[in-house]
Formats: sequence, structure tokens, C-alpha cells
Amino acid sequence: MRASLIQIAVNEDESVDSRRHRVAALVREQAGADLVVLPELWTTGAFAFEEFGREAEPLEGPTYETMAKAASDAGVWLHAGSIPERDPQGPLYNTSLIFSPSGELAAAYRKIHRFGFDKGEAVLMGAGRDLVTVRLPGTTLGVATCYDLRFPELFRGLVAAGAETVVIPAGWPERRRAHWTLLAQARAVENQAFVLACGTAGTHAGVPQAGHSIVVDPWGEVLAEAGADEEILGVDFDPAKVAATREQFPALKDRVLGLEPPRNRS
Ligand SMILES: O=C(O)CCC(=O)C(=O)O
Repeated sequence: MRASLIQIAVNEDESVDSRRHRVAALVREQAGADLVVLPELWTTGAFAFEEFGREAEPLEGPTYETMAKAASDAGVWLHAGSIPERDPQGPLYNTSLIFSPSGELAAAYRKIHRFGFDKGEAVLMGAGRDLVTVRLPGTTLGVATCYDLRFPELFRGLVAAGAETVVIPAGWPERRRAHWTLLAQARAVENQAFVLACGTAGTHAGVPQAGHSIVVDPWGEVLAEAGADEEILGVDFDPAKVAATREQFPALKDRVLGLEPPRNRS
């Protein structure tokens, strides 16, 4: 299977609309790949909090339209990263869009863990509640977004739902790049799954982005890693390696669920 992770530079000197069209052209150039992945909130930038409300779109808004067409023009599965979604009945959500090679929406995932503690996304957006998997020929994708990477129980939920390849669009800051790489490898090893983690480059809202998109195999080996700048990271991987790894080293079978809380003896 061939994947292209498009590590977009999100800088303030480019309008959202021109970035959208530039990225669509990059997606179209990936014809021949099986799967193309874009980062989190690449229209606005994940830290451009003031833009969320201004640039929020309905699910089937301009990014949806442009990316559905790019996916079908290229004939690829497209994880189009995430958009600030305006739910007509509710708050904003950080919503990922996944398109089939015919341009149909295969799934939408509203980010479950919102980043920022008491500011930014955590207060401006609502939290998703639903795990999402998508069946592709050859592998089942599980989806997570950026800060979700810090929550291993979400990934265990995806594995229980059949995920073999986890796709993680992100807008991860340079300041915590070491965590990004470490956690991507940890999620791959503990879940015996491929991890395809696609971040942004550039600087927006004064926050330099880490870049360093990374693809890790189910044994924890890094198959490909980008640098800090805009880059298309191409990788070939064999989805059969998930079943082989889980069979040869069946640690997932030894999970013990529903443990008892500690009992105080004093
Ligand atoms: O967890 C982190 O360090 C970064 C998370 C983040 O930037 C995000 O979820 O947008």
C-alpha cells in the first residue's frame, strides 16, 4: 500500500482559500497512491483560535467540496485532515473528513480530546464522542486527531473496533516535538498497528510547528519521517504486517480489562 502524507506549511501570508486550492492540487498530484493524508486544521492553523469562528464551515462546506473532488480526480482514499466544523444545531467541532476514491464521504470524526486546558480549542469547540474506523481494501483505518495521541485508551478502543492502521492528523508544536515522535512510536508498539501521523509545518499565531510527520510500523520501527518544512512524505507499507506481528508476538491477547480499583487496608 502506498501512502502520501502532505505536511502542509500553514503560514499567515497565504489566504485560506488559496491554501485550499494549493492543497487540492497537491492531492491531485498523488494519483497512484492508495491513501493521502492531510494535517489537522490546515485551513486556519490549529493555534489560530480567532480564525476558528471566522473560517468555520458546515460539514459539506468549501473544504468538503474541494477535497471530495480532489480525491476523485486523483482516485485515492483521502484523509483530508480536519476543519473547524460549524454544526447548525450545536457548537464548533474539530472534524476530520475521509473520502473514498470516488469522492464520497466515507467517515467524519469529531476530535474527542480538545487541546488547551482552559483556553483555545478546549473552550471554543465541542468534544466528539464517537470512535471512527473506515474499511479500506487491505486495512481498517482508525482515526484520531493530534492531542488524542496522548490518550492510549482511545487507541485501544480503535483496536477493539478492528483498526490496523491509525491515521493521526495534527498541528503539533515544535516545542513538544520529542513527545510527538515518542508517542507515535508508543501507540504503534502497544497496539501493534501502523501509525501514520501527519503534522503541519510553518508558523501561525506565533507557534512554530513541529513538522516531522512520521510513519511507524507495528513493531515500532520508523518507516519514514519528514523534516521541519513543507514536504510530501511517501511511504510503502504492507498491511499484512499487522496480523503477522499480532500472531508472532500476541501481547494484545494478554490484555486484562476491568481491573478492580485498589482496596485500602488501613
Ligand atoms: O499535546 C500536545 O502537545 C499538542 C496538542 C495540540 O497541539 C492539538 O491537539 O492541537
